[in-house]
Amino acid sequence: MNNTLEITELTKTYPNGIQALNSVSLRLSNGMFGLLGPNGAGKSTLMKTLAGLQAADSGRIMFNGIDLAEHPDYIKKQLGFLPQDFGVYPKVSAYDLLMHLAVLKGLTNAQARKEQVLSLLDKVNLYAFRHKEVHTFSGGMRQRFGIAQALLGNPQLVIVDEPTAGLDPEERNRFNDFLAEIGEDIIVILSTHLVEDVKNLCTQMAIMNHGTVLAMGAPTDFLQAMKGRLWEKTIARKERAAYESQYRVLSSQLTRGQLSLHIESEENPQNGFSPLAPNLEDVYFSYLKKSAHVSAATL
Ligand SMILES: Nc1ncnc2c1ncn2[C@@H]1O[C@H](COP(=O)(O)OP(=O)(O)OP(=O)(O)O)[C@@H](O)[C@H]1O
Repeated sequence: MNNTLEITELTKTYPNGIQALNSVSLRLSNGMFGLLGPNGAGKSTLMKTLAGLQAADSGRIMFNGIDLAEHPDYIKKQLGFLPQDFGVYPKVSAYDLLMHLAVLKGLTNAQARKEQVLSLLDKVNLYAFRHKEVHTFSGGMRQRFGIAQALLGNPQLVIVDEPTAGLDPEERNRFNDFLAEIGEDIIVILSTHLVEDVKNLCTQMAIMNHGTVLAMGAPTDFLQAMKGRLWEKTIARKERAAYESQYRVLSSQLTRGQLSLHIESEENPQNGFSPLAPNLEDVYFSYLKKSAHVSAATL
C-alpha cells in the first residue's frame, strides 16, 4: 500500500506563549523520513500532534486522503508511536505487557493477538526474554520493546521520537537496522538531532528550527546543492574568534589540539583553505546558521 501523509500549515502556540509550530507543511510517502532539528525545534510537538495526543491551533493533517480532524480514529488505527520517554515500566513481563497493549490497540481476537505478540517479540529479538519483567530490561531492550508495541496492529505510519537516545553504539546500529527494515513498506518518521542516523537511514528529510521547516528533500540532493561551497582549514584554537568574525564558520572540530574549521563560501576564500566534499552535518549546520541569522535579524 502506498501511504501518504500531508501536513499543511500546522501551527501551535503553548499557553506560555511559545510558538512550537509555525506554519509547518510536509508531504511524506512510504519510506524513512528524518525530522532533524536541535532541542526545542518543535519536533516532539509535531510528533504528538500527528499521534493525536494534542491538537494544533490551526492547519490540516491528511493521512491517505483522510482528514485527521474529521476522522481521528482512522489515523489512530494506522499509527504506531514510540514517544521520546516511553514512561514507567510496570513490573510485568514483556509478553503480558504487550498482550495488554494489544487489547488497547483493538486486537480483539485472542488467538490472533497471541500470534502477533509472539511474532513481534521474535522480530525485535526479545523472544528469549518474553517472561522477564520489562523494568529489568537494558536501555536497548526497552527501545526494542517500545518498537514492538508501536508495531502492534500492523500500522501504516510509525513515529519514533529520538529512539536511539541512551543506546550504546552497538545497540544503536541494531535498532537502526531494524527501523530500516520496517521502513520499506510504510511511512516511518524518525525525529532526531543525530545527523548520522538520518544519513544512514532516511530517503527523505526535513530540517526544523524554531517551529519552522527550514528545508525538505532527499539527503543526496542536499549534498549535491552544497557542493563547491565548503572549505576546510586547520587552525590553532586561539585563532577561532578571528576566523569566526571573518568567515561563515559552520563547525570547528578539535583534532590533536588543533581546530579543523569548516566554512561556507560561494567563492574560494584563499588564505590556506582547501575545498572539501560536504557531509550531511555541514548541510544541517548551514541551515541552522542561516535560521539563527534570520531570527537575530528580525528581533
Ligand atoms: N507542554 C508545553 N508547554 C509549554 N511549552 C512547551 C511544551 N512542550 C514543549 N514546549 C516548548 O515548545 C518548544 C518546542 O518543544 P518540542 O519539545 O516540540 O521540541 P523538540 O524539537 O522536540 O525538542 P526536544 O528534542 O528537546 O524534545 C520548546 O521551546 C519547548 O520548551
